[in-house]
Amino acid sequence: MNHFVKVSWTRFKQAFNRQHMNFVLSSRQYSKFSGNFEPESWKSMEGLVRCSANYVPLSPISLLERSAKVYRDRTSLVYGGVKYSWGETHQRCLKLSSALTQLGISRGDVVATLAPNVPAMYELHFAAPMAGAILCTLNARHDSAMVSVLLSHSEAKVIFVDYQLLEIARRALDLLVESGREPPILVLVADSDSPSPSETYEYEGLLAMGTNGFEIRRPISEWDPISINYTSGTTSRPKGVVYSHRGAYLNTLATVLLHGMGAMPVYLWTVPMFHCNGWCLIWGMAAQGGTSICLRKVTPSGIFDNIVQHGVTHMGGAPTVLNMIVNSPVSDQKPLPHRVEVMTGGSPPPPQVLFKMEEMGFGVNHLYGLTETYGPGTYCTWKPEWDSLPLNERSKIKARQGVHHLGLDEVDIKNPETMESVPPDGKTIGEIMFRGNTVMSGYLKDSKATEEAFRGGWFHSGDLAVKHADNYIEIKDRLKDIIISGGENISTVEVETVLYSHPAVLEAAVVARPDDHWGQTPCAFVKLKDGFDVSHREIIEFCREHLPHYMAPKTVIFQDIPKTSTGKIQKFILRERAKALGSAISKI
Ligand SMILES: Nc1ncnc2c1ncn2[C@@H]1O[C@H](COP(=O)(O)OP(=O)(O)OP(=O)(O)O)[C@@H](O)[C@H]1O
Repeated sequence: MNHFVKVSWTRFKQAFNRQHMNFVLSSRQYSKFSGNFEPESWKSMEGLVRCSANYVPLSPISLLERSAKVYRDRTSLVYGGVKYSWGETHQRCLKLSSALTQLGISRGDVVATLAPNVPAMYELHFAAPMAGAILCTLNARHDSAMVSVLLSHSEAKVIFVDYQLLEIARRALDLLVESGREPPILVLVADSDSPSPSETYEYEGLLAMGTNGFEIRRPISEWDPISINYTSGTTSRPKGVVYSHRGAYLNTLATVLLHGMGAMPVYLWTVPMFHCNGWCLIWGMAAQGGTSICLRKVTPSGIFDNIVQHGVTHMGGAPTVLNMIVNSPVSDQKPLPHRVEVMTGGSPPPPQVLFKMEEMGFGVNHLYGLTETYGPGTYCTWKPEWDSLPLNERSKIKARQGVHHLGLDEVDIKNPETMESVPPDGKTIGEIMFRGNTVMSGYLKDSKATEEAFRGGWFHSGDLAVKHADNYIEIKDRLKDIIISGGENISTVEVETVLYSHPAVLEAAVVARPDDHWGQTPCAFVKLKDGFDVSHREIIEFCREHLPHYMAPKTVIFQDIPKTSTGKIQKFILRERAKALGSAISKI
């Protein structure tokens, strides 16, 4: 049984204030210290000099420049009939950068996008920073109202819009004008099947305006911002997370390593590029001279076809993408030509889904992170001694969130009130906290939220987990999702894992339902697989066989489960639905 850290919000707040004071104090001490640190240490070692020969601000831009030389004639990107080499990609990005400056983009300006995984998205990840700009990739599933809010918040000067999202963008710009704000310049990203462009600016036309030999505006400091990524908005309003050139460079290298990518991988883009800059792998493909296979839409048949056609070696995706693959009709599936490495993360992967993917011949690896950690932060590093375990045991181990990657200094599970580490007993629950060079610079225009996130000198994730004896962490819940029933804490992830092991269950999500007697009880939302018919009672009985009674759902609702475009279940919607049921029927 779990021993949760008791988090009372009043005590939590008091602890926060104390830690905040410590934070302010320690940051003052630090700046005093760091102000003196460099000259003193340098003075004592004669002959050292920091100059362009030995110090260059870290930036993903250098990865493209290297690929253009090392892999010049190798394929960088394929999208339907479109194919570029690394030499061409480099030239196109340079021209696009030049064109951006002709549009009036200056250093520090924000360039936004609203597009799926098409070549323009790839190129803008280099072209915008090369023009000294900050890239802001908006979620392609946002509606006009949200797009206009985020454009206004980020103060974007230009927005690149895919032709299929043009109406949403136009309406968003109208909303900006109606609220008295200056709208950004709209650049249309057309496609082979789009109607003739009616906008003033169109992507290929703009790119053609660029001049060869454009001089890149390199970051002055590696701390300069490279991108703004808005969070998924799973628990609250999206927050604008700022990445630096340095953090992006380091996370790119760490992510390439944890994907086990050698030179020239072939990567299928099933992770949205707008999410944490494609988990930093857009830059990662340049690091390794890889080939990006771009897909406008992710479908099981599209995945299998592209794997076979292009010899895909790696891909990634939220557990929902994996679930879609394992439950796809046999007619959509194709035998894999070789083991395809899949990196999954974004929400807890049910062990059963990992199990089935491996049975199909995929090599699945598991990462965990947040927008605030540039996407991947931890990784379930696999150990050879686990190879001989039965597949279901292996899947359970693989479902753990693992250990921090080498871009970070530390990940720990701490009691947020005392900031003490929880014991590595696999039972005591605390909050996951990070520190290191691949933690965000801060939330744009929200210093209060930034300070709160960094209180005590650690980044607070809002996720609850345990630490095992081998230091591997395992998520139990989000702070906002945990259910407290009769004083006992219930991990919704544990209940969902049991639900996913039922043969009829396609998707499951558990939230709290108000209960007169227990305070809260688990309410399960379940989507059944086609052709299955089971009753509420059967699902509840199944859970009772595999869990302590108090953890088994008291309510089961069969219906579709709402998700964000990054594949996360929108529990706040389900919580509202559970609340709307009232507590009367909960005593089954
Ligand atoms: N491998 C994983 N296992 C379990 N949960 C995961 C995993 N990877 C990511 N997550 C969940 O996703 C969260 C990070 O999501 P993201 O940064 O995309 O935005 P969000 O937190 O969903 O949005 P918002 O902060 O706006 O509510 C983590 O805090 C965690 O709860």
